[in-house]
Order: sequence, then structure tokens, then C-alpha cells
Amino acid sequence: MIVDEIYSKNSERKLQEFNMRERGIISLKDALEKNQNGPGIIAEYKRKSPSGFSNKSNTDILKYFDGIQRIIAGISILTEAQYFGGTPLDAEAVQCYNKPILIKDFISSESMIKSSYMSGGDAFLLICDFLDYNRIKKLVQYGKKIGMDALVEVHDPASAKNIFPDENVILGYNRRNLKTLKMEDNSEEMYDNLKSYGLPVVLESGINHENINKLHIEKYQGLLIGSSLLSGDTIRW
Ligand SMILES: O=P(O)(O)OC[C@@H](O)[C@@H](O)c1c[nH]c2ccccc12
Repeated sequence: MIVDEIYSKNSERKLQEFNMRERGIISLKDALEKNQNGPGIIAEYKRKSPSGFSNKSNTDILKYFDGIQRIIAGISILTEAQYFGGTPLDAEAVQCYNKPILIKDFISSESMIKSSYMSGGDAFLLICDFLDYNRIKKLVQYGKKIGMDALVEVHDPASAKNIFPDENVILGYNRRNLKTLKMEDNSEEMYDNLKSYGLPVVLESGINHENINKLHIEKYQGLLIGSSLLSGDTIRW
């Protein structure tokens, strides 16, 4: 499966050697907790996705965020190249918006977290469906040491056992199963469990103007939205 393959090649990934940071860390967790009037939008930029999205209009990243910077609480940048067309240079480029930047990658090591920091990232992604509890605990604690927040994401209810809650953690529910790449929404079943940790909860994937009023978004502190916004969808609730 594609995501397993991406993780398996992490040891071959070229990591960011020199520091591209232009500013101090901005906490994504703080931004979501302070967001007024409902969940904060984390707008994701990607050029393509194995689940079928492609940035047909080849939206320029700076033009894109110039247009939406006033309505978003954070930015998510795909940095994986092969399947998402990503690059750390995208993260470096969007530091100018002074919004917290989530490095959306298949992170499995401390060196990848350090690389995310050097690229200008403020937070990083850990996926419970692919990393075990001890690995997540180690990486959350490393991120905390260098001041970064971790978005600890779950899809399969069984993988919630890998959650390591700490003060720098934001929890995410991914409506998409990354093992099948299909939308399989267990958010109703999962919400109370995730909320019980007392941490911000972000709803992720497949959110658009047609379903946004059916997803009980008022319960969430954040919405991670990529494809629909990149395709010009107008999101309002
Ligand atoms: O483009 P969408 O359907 O709005 O989804 C955005 C984001 O949730 C999705 O890209 C995502 C959520 N978790 C991930 C983990 C890896 C790669 C991608 C993701």
C-alpha cells in the first residue's frame, strides 16, 4: 500500500540540512484554541494526492494563500515529493503569512522532525494507524523539547491505543482510511474518545461546501481542508 511504501522509504529521504526558518515557532495548538466563532480552518496545499486530487489549475502557492490568509487559522504543507508533489520549499515560502505551519509528511523519526523545523514548520504529523505507541510517545516528546506541536492523527478506532497525549498534542480524526485511500467516516463513533483527552480535535479530509453542515463541525477546534479549497470551493457555515 502506498502509505506503507512511503514510510518504508523514509530512511532514503533527503532531509533539510540548513536552517530555512525565518521566524520563531507559532503554536498551531494555541491558534486553534484561540480561534473564535467555531473551528479554525487549517488550509492544506498540495499539488496532487494518491487519492485522486490533482491541482489542475496549478494554483500558485503564494497566490493561493494571499487569497485565503484572512479566513484561516493555520497552513498545512505536504512535503512528500513522489505521491503528493510536495517540497520543503513550500513550507519555507509560506512562513511570511505568520500562520502556524503543519508539515504534513509521514514522519517516523526525530531527524524528520528536525528537518520539518529547519524547513520552517511549526507542527508535524504523526499517524497512529502506522506508528506504535512507543514511537509516537518518543516523537511527541522530541517535538515538545524543540517547541513544536504534534498533530496525532487517527482513522481506525483500533489505532487510538497509540495516542500519546501531551501538552503539545493536537488530535486529528482522518475521515479517509490511508490504507485503502477510501473515505470511511467513523467520526461520530470516534469523537467522544478523542475529546476525552481534553486536547483540541481536528476533523480532516473530504470536507466541502456540500457536507460541511452535516459533519457537526461545531464540536471541533479545527478543520483540515485541502482539495475542496484548492479547487475553488467556498467553505462557509
Ligand atoms: O484534500 P482533503 O480531502 O481536504 O484532505 C486534506 C487532508 O485532510 C488530507 O490530505 C490528509 C489528512 N491526513 C493525511 C495524512 C497524510 C496525507 C494526507 C492527509
